[in-house]
Amino acid sequence: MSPHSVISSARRLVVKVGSSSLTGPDGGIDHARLGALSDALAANHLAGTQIVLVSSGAIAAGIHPLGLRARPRDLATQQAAASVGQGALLAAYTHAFAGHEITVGQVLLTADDVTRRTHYANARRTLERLLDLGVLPIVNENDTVATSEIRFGDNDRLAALVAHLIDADALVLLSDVDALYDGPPSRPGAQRVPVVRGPHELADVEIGGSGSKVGTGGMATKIEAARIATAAGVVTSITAADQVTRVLAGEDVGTVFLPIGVRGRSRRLWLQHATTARGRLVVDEGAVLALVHRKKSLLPAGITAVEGTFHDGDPVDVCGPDGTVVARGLVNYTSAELPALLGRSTKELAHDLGPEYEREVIHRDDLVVI
Ligand SMILES: Nc1ncnc2c1ncn2[C@@H]1O[C@H](COP(=O)(O)OP(=O)(O)O)[C@@H](O)[C@H]1O
Ligand SMILES: N[C@@H](CCC(=O)OP(=O)(O)O)C(=O)O
Repeated sequence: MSPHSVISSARRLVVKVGSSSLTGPDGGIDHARLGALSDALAANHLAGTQIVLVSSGAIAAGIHPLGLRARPRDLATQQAAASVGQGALLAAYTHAFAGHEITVGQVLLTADDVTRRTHYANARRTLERLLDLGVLPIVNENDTVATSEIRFGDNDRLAALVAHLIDADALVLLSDVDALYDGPPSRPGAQRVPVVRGPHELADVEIGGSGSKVGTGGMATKIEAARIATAAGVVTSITAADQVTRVLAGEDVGTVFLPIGVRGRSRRLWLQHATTARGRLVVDEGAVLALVHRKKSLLPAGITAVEGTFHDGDPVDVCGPDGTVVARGLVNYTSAELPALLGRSTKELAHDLGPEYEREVIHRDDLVVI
């Protein structure tokens, strides 16, 4: 089966569209382009493909209504713009899809939340249920509440993780450029890269930032998203929003990234790619072996130092004695509690301090080896 036909025969698809494809250069929703995208997705949805749309554009869509001149740079104004713009964006999609008698549902995710065990299962269940009900879910980051620390800020990566979360067959990243080029597309002679079979094929590709005033990550975040998705076994395509009908029909447009890993569901992918470590736990060689080779939980006995300020449930990095990061996980103690526990066995701690101190510092299920 050709990589393009994997997309046309997909049973379940995640399609991500960037701000530059939905809004004008100075902000404000471009209803003609949003309508054209919705028409194309509606046709596939009605033909039986389950589609989750990850749509950027909330901040850009808030620029006009707030009377701003350009995309705001400070977090508070970005959040205000997203608050206004997300409503406008969903209203526009609701209207556009209603023309095809398709109901849409809004799903606003905070990446940090989704990495927690209960929230992860909940987000997955919600999306599954929406798809079962024939709804077309429209996902964005919950920009209005995400603080700079927990902010994802990058819907390309969010889309890759959503594709993994719902076990999608393919991920399609739509932008204002029709493919990955071997250099900035504005450069004369830049050539389209039709297929990428693995990261080695990107060695000579020059990857630049955003070409628009409203886009955020440029090609770099799309390549990173393709890397995450293909490592999780999901075929990924990058093309322009006005090529959506052709890419969904399996035509040779854009750039297709072939899967290099196996499919499977794991919250660990989110832990690795959607969290920012709030602190570091330095561990001894024995603990490194236990975590990396014996797939054990992290216990207080192997920890030699605690760095940073964090609460229980926060993501932290685990470093070996030489400072190399070996794992990331969600910690079960605060940074204030931990120093008193280091080097002590869990039995001894439970005996001296109470049974709640028998818990691991990081449970195996909340740990990803890097
Ligand atoms: N090698 C490359 N191939 C294609 N596009 C590139 C490359 N390097 C940088 N770009 C830029 O990346 C932009 C797409 O990213 P971005 O503006 O963030 O879009 P979006 O808002 O759709 O996420 C393109 O418009 C292009 O100018
Ligand atoms: N969540 C933000 C978009 C973040 C983002 O990745 O933007 P883009 O590069 O346009 O896909 C918003 O809705 O404005």
